[in-house]
Amino acid sequence: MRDVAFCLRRLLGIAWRLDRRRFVVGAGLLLLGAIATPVVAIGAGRLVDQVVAGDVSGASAWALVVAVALTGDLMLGHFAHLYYFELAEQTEEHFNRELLRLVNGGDHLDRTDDPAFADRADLLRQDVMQMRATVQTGLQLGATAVQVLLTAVVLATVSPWLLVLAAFAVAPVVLGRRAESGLQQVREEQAATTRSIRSLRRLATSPASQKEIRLGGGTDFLLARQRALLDTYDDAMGRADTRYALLRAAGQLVFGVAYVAAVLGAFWLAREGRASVGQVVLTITLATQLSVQMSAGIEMLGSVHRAAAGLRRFLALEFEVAAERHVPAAAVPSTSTLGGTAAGAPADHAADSRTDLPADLSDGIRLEGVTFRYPGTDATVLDAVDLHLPAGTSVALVGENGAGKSTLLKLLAGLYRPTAGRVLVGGADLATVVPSRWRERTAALYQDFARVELTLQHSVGIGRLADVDDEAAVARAVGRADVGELADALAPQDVVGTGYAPGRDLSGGQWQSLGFARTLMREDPELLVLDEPASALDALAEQRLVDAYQATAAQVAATVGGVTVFVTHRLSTVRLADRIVVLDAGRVVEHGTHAELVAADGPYAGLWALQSRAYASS
Ligand SMILES: Nc1ncnc2c1ncn2[C@@H]1O[C@H](COP(=O)(O)OP(=O)(O)OP(=O)(O)O)[C@@H](O)[C@H]1O
Repeated sequence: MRDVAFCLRRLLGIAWRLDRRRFVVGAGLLLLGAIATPVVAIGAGRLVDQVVAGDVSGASAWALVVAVALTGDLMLGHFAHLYYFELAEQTEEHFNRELLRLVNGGDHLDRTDDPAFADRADLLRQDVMQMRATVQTGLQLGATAVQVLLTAVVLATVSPWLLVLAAFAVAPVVLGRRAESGLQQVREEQAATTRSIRSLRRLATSPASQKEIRLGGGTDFLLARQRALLDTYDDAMGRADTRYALLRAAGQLVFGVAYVAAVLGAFWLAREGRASVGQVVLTITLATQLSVQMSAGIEMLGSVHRAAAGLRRFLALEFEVAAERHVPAAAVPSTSTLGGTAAGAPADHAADSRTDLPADLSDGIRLEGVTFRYPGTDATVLDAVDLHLPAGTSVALVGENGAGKSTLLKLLAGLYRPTAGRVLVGGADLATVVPSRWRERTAALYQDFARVELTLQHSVGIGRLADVDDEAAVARAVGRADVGELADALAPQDVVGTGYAPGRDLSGGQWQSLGFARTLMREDPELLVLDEPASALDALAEQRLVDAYQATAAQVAATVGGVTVFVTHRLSTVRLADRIVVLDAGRVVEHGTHAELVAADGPYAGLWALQSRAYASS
C-alpha cells in the first residue's frame, strides 16, 4: 500500500499543480457520482418495501429517487470524464517533457551508448502512457473508495455481520496486487527481448536499411528472427498471464463465497422477521455493487502499482543525472519529476561543485594516461594515451579502422569520461569543469553526423542556440562551409529532409555539408573536432571542404589559440596538419610533422607510400 500512496500523492500532486480547476471539478463530479450509487440501492430497497406495503405514493417517491440517482450516476461520470481526460493529457505532456530532459540530461554519453539504458528509456516511454492513465484512475479510485465506504455503512444498517463481507473483499485486492507486481516483473525481464524485436522491425522497415536488405534477400531472415523472439516473449508472458490470472481468480473466489453467505444471511434475517423484503433487496444490490466496486478497484490498484514502478524509474534517473552534476541528493526532489515541477526545470547548476574553465588556455589540451572502455564492455579502446595538443595547432589523427580515433575525439569534447587518466584543458582536469562550459567552446562534426530535418535556418542554426534564428549568422556559416549549389537552391525557411514536414530531400554528401555549416556556427571555438568530415563528399565538395577547413583552422588558431583535431584517411589532407598522431589499437605509436614521420620510416611512412603509389598508378 505504501507504493499506492506514494504514487497517488506524487501523481495527483502533479495534476493538481498543472490545472487546479479541472482537478477540482473532475474530482467533485466523480465524488457526487460515487454517492449516487448506494443511493440507488437504498431507493430500490425502500421502493420494494412500499410496494409490499401497498403504498403507491411512497413507492412513486422512491422510484423517482432511484431514477434521479441512476441518471445522476451516469451523467456525472460522463461530465467528470471531460475534465479528467484533459488533465490526463496535460500530465502526459508533462512527463514527455521530463523524459526528454532526463534522457538528454546526463553530462556524458555513457548511458546513451549502454544497451541497458536503451531498455530503461523504452520502459520510461511506456511509463509516460501509464502516468496518463493513472491520473484518471487515481481520481476514480478515490471515488470508488468513497463508494465502498458508503456501501459498507449501509450494509451495517441491515446487520453489522454483513461488514464481514467487506473484510472478505480484501482478499481479491491483495491477491490482485500480488498478480500485478508479478506480471510487471516479467515485463521488465522481457525488456531486452522487446528491444531486439523493435530493432529488427526498424531494420526491416527503415528506408535506409531496406534497400540493402531486400537486395540481399535478408527480409525472410529478419522475419524469422523476429518470429523467434516474439515466440520467446509470448511464451514468457503467456505463462505469466495464466499463473497470475489463477491468483486473481482465487481472490475473487474467496469474495464469491462470502457474497453467497451474505445473501443467504439476509434471507435468514427476513425469514426470522428481523429484516424486511426491501432490506434483502438492499443487501443483494449492495453486495453486487461491492463486488463490482472491488474488482474495479483491483484493476485501478494494478494501474497505480504500475505507475508507481514508473515513477520510481523516473526518480532513479533523476538522481543519476543530478549525481553526475554533483548536486547534493537532498536538493533533488525540489526540482524532480516526483516533486512535480510543472515546467520540468533542469537540475540547478548553482549546486554543481565543479568549476568554470581556467581563463588562460594557452597550455592547449593534454591527455595524461588516458584509458577508455565503453560502458558495459571489457575491451580497452584507448590504452594509457599521453598526448599534448598545443594551443593554436591543427592535429590529424591517423590509424586503421577501430584504432580509437573517433573515441579519442569524443573524449576531447568531454562527451565521455576517461576510465582512467585525465584530459586537461588549460591545465584544468575536464572532470572538474562544468561540462557545458567546455561544450560552449567546442565545435564538432562527427562521422555519424546528424540529419537535422528542420528548416535550413534551424538545421544549421541549432549549432549555436543563441543564434538559431539569426539569418545573418546562418548565412555566414553556410558561406564558410561552402556548401555548393545548396546555398543558392534553398532559402532559410525551406525545409530540408521529408520527415519533419514536406521538404527537399538531400543526398548524403549534402547532409554532411550542412553538418559542417552547423559546426561553423561556433565561430571561435577552443576546440574544433572534425571526424571524417568529407566521407560522403564528392571530389569537388571535398576540395571545397578542405579549403574551408584550412581557413577555419587558421582562424581558430589565430583568434583564440584554439586546437583543431581531425580524422581522415586521406593523407593528402593529413599532411596539411601541424602535427600528426598515429594510433594503433588504442595506443599512440608515433607523432610528429608529416616530414618527420616520413623521415622516421614508421607506420605513417608506410601508409603514405601506399597512398602515393595508388595515386601515381591511377
Ligand atoms: N558506442 C560504442 N560502444 C562500444 N564499443 C564501441 C562504441 N563505439 C566504438 N566502439 C569500439 O571502440 C573501438 C574504437 O572505435 P572508434 O570508432 O573509436 O575507431 P576509429 O579509429 O574511429 O575507427 P574508424 O576508422 O572505423 O572510424 C572499436 O573497436 C569499436 O568497436
